[in-house]
Amino acid sequence: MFHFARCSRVTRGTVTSDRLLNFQKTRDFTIHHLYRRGQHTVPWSSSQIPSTQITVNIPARIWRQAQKVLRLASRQQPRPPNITLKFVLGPAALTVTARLLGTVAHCEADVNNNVPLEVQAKEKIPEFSWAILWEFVRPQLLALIGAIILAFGAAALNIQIPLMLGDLVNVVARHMREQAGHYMRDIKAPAMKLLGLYGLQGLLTSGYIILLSRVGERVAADMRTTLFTSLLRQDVAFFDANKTGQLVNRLTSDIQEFKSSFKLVISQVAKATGVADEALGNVRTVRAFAMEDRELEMYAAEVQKSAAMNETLGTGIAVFQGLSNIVLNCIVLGTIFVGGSLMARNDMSPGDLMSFLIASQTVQRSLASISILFGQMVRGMSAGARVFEYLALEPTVPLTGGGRIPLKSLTGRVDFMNINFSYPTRPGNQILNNFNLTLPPYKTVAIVGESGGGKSTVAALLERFYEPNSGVVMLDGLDIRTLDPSWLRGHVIGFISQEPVLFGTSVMENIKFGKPSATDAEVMAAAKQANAHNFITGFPDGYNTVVGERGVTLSGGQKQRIAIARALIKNPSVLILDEATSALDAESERVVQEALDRATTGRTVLIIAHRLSTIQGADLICVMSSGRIVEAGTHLDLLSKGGLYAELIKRQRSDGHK
Ligand SMILES: Nc1ncnc2c1ncn2[C@@H]1O[C@H](COP(=O)(O)OP(=O)(O)OP(=O)(O)O)[C@@H](O)[C@H]1O
Repeated sequence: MFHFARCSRVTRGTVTSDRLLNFQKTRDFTIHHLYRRGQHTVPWSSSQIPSTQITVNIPARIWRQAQKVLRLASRQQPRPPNITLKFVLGPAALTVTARLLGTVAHCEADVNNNVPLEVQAKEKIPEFSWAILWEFVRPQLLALIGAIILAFGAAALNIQIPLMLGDLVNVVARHMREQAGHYMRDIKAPAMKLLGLYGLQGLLTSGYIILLSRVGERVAADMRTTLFTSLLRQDVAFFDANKTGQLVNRLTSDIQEFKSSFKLVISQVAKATGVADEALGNVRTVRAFAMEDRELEMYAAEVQKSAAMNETLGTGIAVFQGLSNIVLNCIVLGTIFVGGSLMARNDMSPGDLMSFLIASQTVQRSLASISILFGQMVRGMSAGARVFEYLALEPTVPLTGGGRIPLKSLTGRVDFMNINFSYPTRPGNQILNNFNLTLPPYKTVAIVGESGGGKSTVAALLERFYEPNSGVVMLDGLDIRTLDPSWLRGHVIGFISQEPVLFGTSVMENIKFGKPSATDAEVMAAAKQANAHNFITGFPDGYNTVVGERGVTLSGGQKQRIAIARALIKNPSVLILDEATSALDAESERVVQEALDRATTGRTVLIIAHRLSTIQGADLICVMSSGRIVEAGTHLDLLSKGGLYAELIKRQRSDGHK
């Protein structure tokens, strides 16, 4: 069972997919999907960092700043004005803009690359929210501004470097032409200046990358934690509607999938990951049904779809780069062609021509990277949008908040009053229909009825996993909607399901999950009560035995008894047993039943029963049909009535004889 203390404990712990899987499983009664997804840590790429709204005006600012710098530069080194405009200002401004755009695009890519991608549960495409991004970036604002200033400085130096190179070439050309003067003396000053510029440019570049890296990592880490917290808070109905594998994908993501894909491509690839997840996570089921071929077909289909999308994307980028290469090479050719004629007329020095050539090469490099950066930006924003979509989701049932009844005075009486209910994922299918039931304090009430009739749903409503469409569930006469859900789940209700799910840690940790503050002695006492102490101490590592993924190394009966200990350690006033022994063989059932009999004394107990033989001693047996209770009484009462219960008993006996 889930309550807030556990939530924070899980959040503080290692964020693994296991946690989310078990979380869903322990919260949910009807588990449709069991997935397993390995955790991938997404390596950070130095050039990928979050951006903020600040960046929106950056190209304009950079353009203005570039003009200022160029004006200054041209004042220091007077050149023919037309040529400066044609050959320096344009390429330089383009370079700076491209670099800044590049930084912006990389920024966004990082925030989102570090955050997992996934399959869209619905076809709806979530929108990117700058406001939410801003919340994450704000604490890193200082570092981000520092990074932008340094990046801008590096870009400004990039404009200066071709000009300095031109000066250098001019010195060389003059010496070649005039064969006079002292070469080393003449070349030393511009060469040293250039060396200084190179050094400074390198420093600024590493400075902004370090800062951006810090911002990116911290923003991504915050986003992951916040997303995980947000997922844990969601209604159970949310987990009904979204595959666990897909949710885990949002948390973990594979950077390779990210690297080469746009929005649509991402979700296609993630779909394939989802299929693989499902198949590998449920390998026993797949094997048992000999469904390997079908799983393979599904996986191959998803992979091929994603490959086709990637190919389209690759073609787009290739065409763009090819065309921009042709254009830019033509610019180089034009520069030499026009520059040559200007040189012939002595309107231009060889150094100037060199500067222009280098400047245009820089532009070429920047433009070539823009197409890739654009892809990253779109991809980053779409992934960010998917993460933000969940961050903005508010659960209808909060985890905490509301009143508590002092445990000393709590009797554990439960009333379901006029409940109508249909699951949020299937609103048209009414499960409970004007349902009324009272669980008297300290009594054991069993619900029986046809499979799929809504018995487990009654328990889910008591746990507040779902809200009734109408009607009220009361605890000790108080509407449970006014009570603190974390207190209700953590201290009042114990739930033992047919197929208990354990976490992949030690036996001790698993039992303590019921009460994180429990001492080792309390754990052992609960295990003894649950008939589990003997087999646990029989393991070489005793209570420190690690139970394997979802408790796979234990037998069904052992798992069940650890789950009983986990429920008992919180000393719940109300205990729900959802067909707790139906999956066990006769011997296991006997020891588990013994534990359960001990566990139920002194509590209000709701048994959701399939096999009528196990509930004959219940204080009250209620028969469910068409979403309501149609018969109630003791075993003997109901038998003598000769109604639905008697019919069910007869049917089960005759099934047993077949
Ligand atoms: N999470 C869910 N989302 C949508 N429908 C659900 C969900 N869980 C159960 N249902 C549907 O609600 C109905 C009642 O299910 P429920 O599990 O309460 O029946 P049950 O009486 O406990 O059945 P069984 O004895 O087989 O366990 C079924 O038709 C089931 O398909």
